[in-house]
Amino acid sequence: MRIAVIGTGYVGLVTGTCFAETGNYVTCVDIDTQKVNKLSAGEITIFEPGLEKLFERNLKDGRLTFTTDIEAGVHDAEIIFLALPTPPGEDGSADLSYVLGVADHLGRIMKEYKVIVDKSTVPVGTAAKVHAAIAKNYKGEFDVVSNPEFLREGVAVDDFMKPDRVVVGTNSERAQKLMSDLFAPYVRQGNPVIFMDEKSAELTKYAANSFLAMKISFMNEIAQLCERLGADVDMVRKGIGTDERIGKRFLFPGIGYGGSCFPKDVKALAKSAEEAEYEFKILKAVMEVNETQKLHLLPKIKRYFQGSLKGKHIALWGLAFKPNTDDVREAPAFDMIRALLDEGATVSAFDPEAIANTQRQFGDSITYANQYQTLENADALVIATEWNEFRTPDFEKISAALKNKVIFDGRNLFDAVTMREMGYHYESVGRP
Ligand SMILES: NC(=O)c1ccc[n+]([C@@H]2O[C@H](COP(=O)([O-])OP(=O)(O)OC[C@H]3O[C@@H](n4cnc5c(N)ncnc54)[C@H](O)[C@@H]3O)[C@@H](O)[C@H]2O)c1
Ligand SMILES: O=c1ccn([C@@H]2O[C@H](COP(=O)(O)OP(=O)(O)O[C@H]3O[C@H](CO)[C@@H](O)[C@H](O)[C@H]3O)[C@@H](O)[C@H]2O)c(=O)[nH]1
Repeated sequence: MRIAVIGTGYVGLVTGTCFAETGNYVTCVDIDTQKVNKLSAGEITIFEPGLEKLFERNLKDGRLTFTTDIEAGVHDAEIIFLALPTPPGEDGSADLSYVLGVADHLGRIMKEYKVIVDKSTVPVGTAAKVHAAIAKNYKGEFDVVSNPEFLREGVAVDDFMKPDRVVVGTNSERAQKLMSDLFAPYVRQGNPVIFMDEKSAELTKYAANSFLAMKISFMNEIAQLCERLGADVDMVRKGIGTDERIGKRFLFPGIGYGGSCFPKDVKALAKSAEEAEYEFKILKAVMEVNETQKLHLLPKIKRYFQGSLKGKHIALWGLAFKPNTDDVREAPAFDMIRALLDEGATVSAFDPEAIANTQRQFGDSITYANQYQTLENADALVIATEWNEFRTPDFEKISAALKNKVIFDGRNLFDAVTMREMGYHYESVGRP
């Protein structure tokens, strides 16, 4: 099939590359000339495990091309995916200007039947708005389909190639047939394509992200309670996770959820509910708990340093909002950095992939070094992201570099008893 993907960010590049991998001819369109030039020259623009190999192969084989020219990009495409940003507007609702702007443009250039697919995360009713924006100028036949994306950064290729499910919202038989054919290779791997109406598909995406965010906030509250009652959240997590109705995944407490999706999508769903005159009480609590949790370690650090961090040097491991990505959007580590600087501390930071993106935001207000150099003469180490290389570090190097053997662990990487035996002052989340 011939496919166009408009918006070549995390979702667009993964989507385009993975569709090319199953034999389709894909043109990715973006307004960012620099990005398109790099991609056309074979230089990948995001860090995503496993993507580069597929990207290079499909680029070389001519199934994957990049352009800034939307008209050239879509003219022979049967299906056009919109993988455009939907950032939060000032009131928390999803900003649809990118999606509707492109839809308007498509209406001016379309000449034959096409399926336009909303892959961006968009509120209920957006498919109808996209339809209207196109129909303003294009009077021929076309369909707008909702196909929300559930991939996670860091495992995006696997999630895309072997999805738990594919959700497709459409009432058009013609569009359903095309989408069915497109996703056939994935269905053959045993994963269902669930067809439904557009509105339900749009809401499914927000419900999924909000439910997962709720699981995390719930566990973060259980962790708070554990600290007060002397219980161990790891035990409680295992104790409840083995119940299949609850499930083992997404029960890890820490310093809150971040990323480009959960924070904005929970906010947008709460706003949608408000607009529908329904007060979604749980979502408000999910957001409130997350805000508090992001700074959960701060009082512990201050208490250890007798109330003041003035002049203290804090080393920070982990800047990306989660491991295996260079994405720092809404990273809890950033809230931690801001709080530490506000308290008068200096910060030196390390992340395996996200230093360049952090520098763009914090510049010289913090310093950057490699994993162990960053600890030199630091008063304490704070861990904000659970990268694998932090899981079994060289503790001798850590203790040699740090001024004091003090670790505040926002991701519960180490065993508290072992740490105490090694002579560390070690504090984590929800554990004695
Ligand atoms: N990042 C994720 O893990 C993820 C997963 C599922 C769904 N989503 C959703 O997918 C959508 C895209 O997210 P993302 O993380 O890929 O965003 P992104 O910011 O990484 O990428 C968006 C791309 O669109 C381009 N763009 C902006 N305006 C354009 C225009 N007029 N024409 C062509 N290109 C244009 C930008 O230059 C950028 O390259 C959002 O709605 C997001 O909520 C994201
Ligand atoms: O038990 C857990 C699991 C995750 N997190 C945090 O939650 C955030 C999000 O993690 P994750 O969901 O793995 O990453 P994303 O790439 O943001 O993926 C989410 O957001 C995407 C964009 O909508 C969806 O497509 C995915 O299905 C959804 O998992 C990160 O800050 C994690 O540290 C926890 O604190 N505890």
